[in-house]
Amino acid sequence: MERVVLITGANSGIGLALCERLLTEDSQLRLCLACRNMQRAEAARSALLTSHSNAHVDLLQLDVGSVKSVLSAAQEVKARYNRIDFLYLNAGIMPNPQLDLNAFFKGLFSRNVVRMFATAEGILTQQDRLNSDGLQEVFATNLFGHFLLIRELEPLLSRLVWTSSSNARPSAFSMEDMQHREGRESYSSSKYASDMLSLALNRQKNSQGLFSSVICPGLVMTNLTYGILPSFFWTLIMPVMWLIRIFTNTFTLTPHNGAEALHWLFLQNPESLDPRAKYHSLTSGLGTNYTQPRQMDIDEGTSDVLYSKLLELEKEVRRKRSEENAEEEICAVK
Ligand SMILES: NC(=O)C1=CN([C@@H]2O[C@H](COP(=O)(O)OP(=O)(O)OC[C@H]3O[C@@H](n4cnc5c(N)ncnc54)[C@H](OP(=O)(O)O)[C@@H]3O)[C@@H](O)[C@H]2O)C=CC1
Ligand SMILES: CC(C)CCC[C@@H](C)[C@H]1CC[C@H]2C3=CC[C@H]4[C@H](C)C(=O)CC[C@]4(C)[C@H]3CC[C@]12C
Repeated sequence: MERVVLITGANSGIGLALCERLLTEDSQLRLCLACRNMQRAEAARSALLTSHSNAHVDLLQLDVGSVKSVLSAAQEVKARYNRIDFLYLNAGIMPNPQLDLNAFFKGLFSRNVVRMFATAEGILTQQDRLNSDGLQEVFATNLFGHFLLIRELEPLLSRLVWTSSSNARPSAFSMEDMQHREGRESYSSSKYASDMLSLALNRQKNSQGLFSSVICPGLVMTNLTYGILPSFFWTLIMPVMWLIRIFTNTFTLTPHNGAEALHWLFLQNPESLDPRAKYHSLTSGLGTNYTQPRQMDIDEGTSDVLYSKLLELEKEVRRKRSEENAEEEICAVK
């Protein structure tokens, strides 16, 4: 039977590499690339068809950071497919990243150096902003848009896989400020929230046959990471990055390597997976890829609270959306 796999943020980086890997694994697959920019989506589709000429690759317009776009994309998915075997929640942003060089050089000579390179803890901040729905952009894109998509497609779904990060930290997240309006670590906060949401979804939905997992791709050179430093700087330090890679298995570096855990999960029986584990893509010094589960620092009660708060916010945005629809209809009649 043809399996249907929908991937958000599939037009570049880890998402695109995952598409390549899944088509190599199963040429009968129906892939749906959910992307906000259709030109980039078309380019990705052409690249996939160059290496897999008989592949079934569909495109779906989806801006996961916009409530209106998520709701209309979900309608389109329901019209097109009877079921989605895997939904990869991969799209993500890290806007206006700032590297604290002072903290970085201090970290270089501390006991935490390996941890710093694996998680960027204490050296990376972002500047977030409000989007047109009145939500914080990073929260809306990395977490809430995906949550709304899951809620819309729930009857069609059986497996969810989140591209989280080892940058996810409990101390960056606050339940009183789940959108991270106050702080400067919106990326870390949104990724920790996705870890919690995955656990909560497992607690609420496993009995109905829906399973959720989270992965960390390691440090991968993609548009997201290239945005952190000026491009000449990356060119300069690239040899150093490849050297560090020999000693640090989290430096997966290529999107193909980074997609290892996403691909591995595709091959696993969901009942055999640990809902409290984050599955890490790792690459050995000799270049061998493997997946390793690591326990997440997460409390079940807190993740249930987050789930309830997201349901409340969902109600609110749906109410706002229907008011806007009504206004648009009135304007159209006039
Ligand atoms: N690179 C790394 O080292 C790490 C990455 N990650 C995570 O991996 C995931 C993939 O990122 P990566 O491949 O690195 O980076 P890329 O920037 O290459 O990929 C991000 C993808 O998400 C898409 N996207 C962003 N915003 C939206 C939106 N509003 N609606 C729909 N699609 C959107 C982008 O589309 P567009 O081309 O239109 O911008 C792009 O296809 C992210 O969730 C990231 O947080 C986690 C840990 C480490
Ligand atoms: C000044 C240079 C000599 C070296 C600068 C290196 C930094 C730019 C990078 C060091 C650690 C990197 C990161 C670690 C974790 C990633 C995380 C898992 C993620 O989700 C996104 C990217 C990372 C934050 C990444 C970003 C670059 C570093 C900070």
